[in-house]
Amino acid sequence: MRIAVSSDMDEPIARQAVEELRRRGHAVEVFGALRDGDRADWAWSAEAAARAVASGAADQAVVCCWTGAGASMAANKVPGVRAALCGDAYSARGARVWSDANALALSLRLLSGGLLGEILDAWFDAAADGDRDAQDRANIAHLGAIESAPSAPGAPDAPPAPTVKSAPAAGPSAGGASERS
Ligand SMILES: O=C(CO)[C@H](O)[C@H](O)COP(=O)(O)O
Repeated sequence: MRIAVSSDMDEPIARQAVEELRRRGHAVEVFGALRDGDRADWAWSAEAAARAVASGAADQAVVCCWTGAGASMAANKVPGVRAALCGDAYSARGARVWSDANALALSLRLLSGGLLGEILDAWFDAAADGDRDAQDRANIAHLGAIESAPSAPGAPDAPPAPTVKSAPAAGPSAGGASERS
């Protein structure tokens, strides 16, 4: 896969993310503090990586900043990009399966090498449409509707009677089967 990776800080863990992705066979293009001459700030660096996804130059992005919050916000401003800030493997898998995320936002502050590996395993091992149900698909489609009609909340694609889902069962099981009913 072609992965655009950005960071606003040239931190060892950000470099480790790049190396880990390459080790897994991905073609990585770096942005921000990871590339000479790029503007490093989180809004700019994450935007650059997200635009690579939106343009088709990259399949997915990994956007990093100290908290991961700013990078995820910037990436999500780019139409067509669905960035998810994930601090654990369970969230990473859910973001891919249930929300069809195409950008992984990471907190440089929270990441260790071990956690990074777990999150990347879950992200890339998750079947793209795993146990995604009709309501998930409606939600994902609605993200596109929000982008194209931001002033018309809920219309016209909202399902008529959304079902209230129960909360997922507690527990980690990042790479395992769905815990959601
Ligand atoms: O986590 C972040 C944004 O969500 C940034 O990495 C953090 O705020 C540091 O950025 P700056 O050096 O520009 O203040």
